[in-house]
Amino acid sequence: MTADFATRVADAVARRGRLCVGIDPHAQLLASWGLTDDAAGVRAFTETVVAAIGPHIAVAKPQVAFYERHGSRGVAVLEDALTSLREAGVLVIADAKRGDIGSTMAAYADTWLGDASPLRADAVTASPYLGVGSLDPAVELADATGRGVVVLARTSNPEGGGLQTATDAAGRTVAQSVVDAAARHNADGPASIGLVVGATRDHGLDLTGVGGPVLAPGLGAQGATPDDLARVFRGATDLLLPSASRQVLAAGPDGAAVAAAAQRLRDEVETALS
Ligand SMILES: O=C(O)c1cc(=O)[nH]c(=O)n1[C@@H]1O[C@H](COP(=O)(O)O)[C@@H](O)[C@H]1O
Repeated sequence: MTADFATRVADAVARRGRLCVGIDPHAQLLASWGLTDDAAGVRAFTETVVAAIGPHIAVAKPQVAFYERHGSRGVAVLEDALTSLREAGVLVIADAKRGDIGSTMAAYADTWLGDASPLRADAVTASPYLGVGSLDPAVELADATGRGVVVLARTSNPEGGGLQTATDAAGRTVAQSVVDAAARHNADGPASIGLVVGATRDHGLDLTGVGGPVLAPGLGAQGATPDDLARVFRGATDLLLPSASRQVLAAGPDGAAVAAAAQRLRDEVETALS
């Protein structure tokens, strides 16, 4: 039987540490690497990053938007990167932030989590704001394939607060209700739901029973430091995946420098959480 997503993340993290490196080929980064802002530039950038992190890092998170903005040739770069990362033993969270009514969600799920899809990853990020239940088709496919759905709970951006910290009659925040739904699912079946909780602030969530990975973006460019993690996540750090994109990527264009930056940050995270 296939191991569930939480088990696969735990194995990868035990071997390579908790850091997740985001692969975000921003126009500004391409320029600073001396690359063109087109599919060829994105390909050179991506191939350098994949080769640099492939032997050292447990989890990578390509940001799908930066590939889609170059059309089919950009998506082809992403497809090739997914294959290379898989071959290198890196778990991949496709950062696509999908979310739609159930029947459409099933098609998104096939794309990112289906065994036969050229764009299959190990997990996809998803927005629960059409209702956590609208994500069921993706969760069911993840359950069946050992893959994951990483659901936005409390995001790192300043605009998320109004919606995510709104409370119900019992005083529970929207973000906590997403956490609780994930915890219920992971306790009952394969632990295939992860959460996104930004590392940039005190989130005020009870994450103790989640039973799945917690992706924590915001390290580096958005201001969070490795030392912030222990305080912000108060002990819920076993399956924490602190994530940084620009802080690592800015070390390029030299692949060895990207590899060194990723390993340095990975080790700083492990030291801070040990
Ligand atoms: O799902 C995400 O990864 C995500 C959630 C969130 O709350 N905040 C957030 O910044 N992200 C993503 O994490 C990456 C942040 O990159 P850096 O700020 O450069 O490390 C981007 O790809 C964002 O889309």
